[in-house]
Amino acid sequence: SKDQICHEDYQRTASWLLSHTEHRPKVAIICGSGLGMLADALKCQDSFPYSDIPGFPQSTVQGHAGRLVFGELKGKTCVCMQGRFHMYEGHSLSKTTFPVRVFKLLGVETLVVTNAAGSLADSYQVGDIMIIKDHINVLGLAGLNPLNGPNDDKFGPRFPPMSCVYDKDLRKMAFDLCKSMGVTQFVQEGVYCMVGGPNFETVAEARLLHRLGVDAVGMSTAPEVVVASHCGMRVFGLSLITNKVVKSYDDGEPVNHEAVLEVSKLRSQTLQSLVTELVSQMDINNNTA
Ligand SMILES: Nc1nc2ncn(CCNC(CO)CO)c2c(=O)[nH]1
Repeated sequence: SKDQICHEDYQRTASWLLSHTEHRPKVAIICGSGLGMLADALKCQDSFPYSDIPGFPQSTVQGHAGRLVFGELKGKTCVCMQGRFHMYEGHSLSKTTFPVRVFKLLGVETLVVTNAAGSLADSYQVGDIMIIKDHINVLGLAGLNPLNGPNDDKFGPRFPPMSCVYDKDLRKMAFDLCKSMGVTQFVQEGVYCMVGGPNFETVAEARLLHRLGVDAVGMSTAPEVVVASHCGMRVFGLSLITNKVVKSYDDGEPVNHEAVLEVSKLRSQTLQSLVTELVSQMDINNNTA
């Protein structure tokens, strides 16, 4: 069917990119809402609006620029998505995760995924950075999975394991970095849950997720991580806590997207330093942390 993406589609986009930049990235970074400034740290940039890239979907969300930026972070070649795709924009899940497989064809071995999220854990504060330890993919549990359909054996197995996705060594490295940066007072490690959106959760839904042990909730990330893990990439993820999820019926004012973007500015420097240092410490070649 028209939205069934075939291997040639990924190859066509990868070939276009390989012929438009000399950069050969080993690390891909996906910037979440308002976190596009991570791309500004890249040196010797080659950047392309998504609209120029054949086969790329278009970004439609405020705070998601819609540019693919190649460059160097402390000597490590990276490709950075300034703006990601969400299912709630109307993209199929295979479209939202299309860039991940293209990155694989470019030679990327590690995916760093970031997002803005609401916190359910009571101890979390707005402005915290949560290192993602694991995720609950509510959509996947209900059968909405980017891997649905015929398996592309060139990328990975029909039934991929998903029990050790968020690389332990990278999480430890990130935590040690936070210690050396003196920012552990607002660094957490927890479970991220992806819901479909675009509405924010009801109080009953928030309470359900809290009961399920979810620490932070968002509308992205899980599909990209499933596809990255399927094709053998190492994955590191972090959530910027932009608001506390409303869990009671007599709570303050409801959450809004503008407030989400506001908080991103608060932590942009710390996030940029953390991701930059983490990438520079990764031993890219033989895939060891
Ligand atoms: N309660 C709640 N708070 C949140 N803050 C950020 N996000 C991530 C979703 N971000 C959307 C809207 O800002 C844009 O992709 C959420 C969420 O999904 N739920």
